Amino acid sequence: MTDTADTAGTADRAEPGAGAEASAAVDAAAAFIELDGVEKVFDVRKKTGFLKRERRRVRAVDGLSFTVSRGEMVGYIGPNGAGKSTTIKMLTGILTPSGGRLRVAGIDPSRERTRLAHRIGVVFGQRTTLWWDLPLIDSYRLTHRMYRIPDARYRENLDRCVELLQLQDLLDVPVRQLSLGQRMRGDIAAALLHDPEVLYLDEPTIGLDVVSKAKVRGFLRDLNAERGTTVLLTTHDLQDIEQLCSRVMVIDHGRLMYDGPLAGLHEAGESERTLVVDLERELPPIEAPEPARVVRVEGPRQWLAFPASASAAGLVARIAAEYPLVDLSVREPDIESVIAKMYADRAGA
Ligand SMILES: Nc1ncnc2c1ncn2[C@@H]1O[C@H](COP(=O)(O)OP(=O)(O)OP(=O)(O)O)[C@@H](O)[C@H]1O
Repeated sequence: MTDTADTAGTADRAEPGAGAEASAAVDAAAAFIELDGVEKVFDVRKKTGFLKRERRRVRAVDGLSFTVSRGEMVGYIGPNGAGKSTTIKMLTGILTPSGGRLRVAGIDPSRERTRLAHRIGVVFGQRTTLWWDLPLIDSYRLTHRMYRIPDARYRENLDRCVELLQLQDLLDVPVRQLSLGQRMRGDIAAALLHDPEVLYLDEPTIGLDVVSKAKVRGFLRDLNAERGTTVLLTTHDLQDIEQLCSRVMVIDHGRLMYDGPLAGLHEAGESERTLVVDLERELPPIEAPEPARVVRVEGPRQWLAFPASASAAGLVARIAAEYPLVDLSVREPDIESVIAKMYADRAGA
């Protein structure tokens, strides 16, 4: 595909039930990330016998088109193996697309990877970009040199990140001694020292406790509001999306299946939350008000499913009034089940 302006800013916006063909024009001037029919095919050789090898083609990304405007915070979700990481790797220039057109800030990432590196920040939750054996501050000093960040800007960004991500007491600690949550905050700071215009986050809250998750989410919200940083967020935690993103894209088998608000995804899949209640003793299934229903009973613990769009308050009040309650918790639907329901709905339509 040729690099012409007329293809810029056209996105395939998949609506629930409408298929990925549905498209809507997006303001080309504001488009910061642009994908048009992007493909990535891997050739995989598998040993099938003593001298035999089988060649297989894996279409990890299959004709993906979307745009992200400057300053947007977008969730990028999908089941395992859907093609999310492959997309992010193409957006950073680590992988070259097999076909289609891709631009970030007007730059072709795989051709001008170094130039682009100065404008993007990347955080992979499962891997660190920090130097494992060095104190945290040394990683930042190295980043300062590698990116040739002007001294005043480096100092200002470092001070800001240290304060907002509460890194004061961690700067002299070797990275390998940091907890997962501390290390994640350290990684986010490292990705922001050079003032990137776009931040790709791959599972930034994976394995973090509730307090650390809240800190990371709060920081990202402020970053986006104050600096207008564009954020593309890959996560398996729907609450990350709920709290940070006004828009979510669902990808599966390398294709865009949905692009819109999270509420629309819940509606599309009629997803459910689960109320887990611990009763004083073993009892028959709770007679819950419609549409809530008991889906599992194990001794004194019972699980009730109810629509994700509904409030849990009324249900909890009703059960608390009629049953001897010891404890309760609400579990959010996981992304896999929301997507599975979306498919089931479409198949039945
Ligand atoms: N380097 C590679 N060589 C061969 N196949 C690959 C390679 N990288 C990814 N794949 C395949 O491409 C598909 C998409 O993988 P990708 O890692 O992009 O998925 P993902 O959505 O990020 O999954 P997860 O949520 O599990 O991280 C998978 O079938 C995967 O096995």
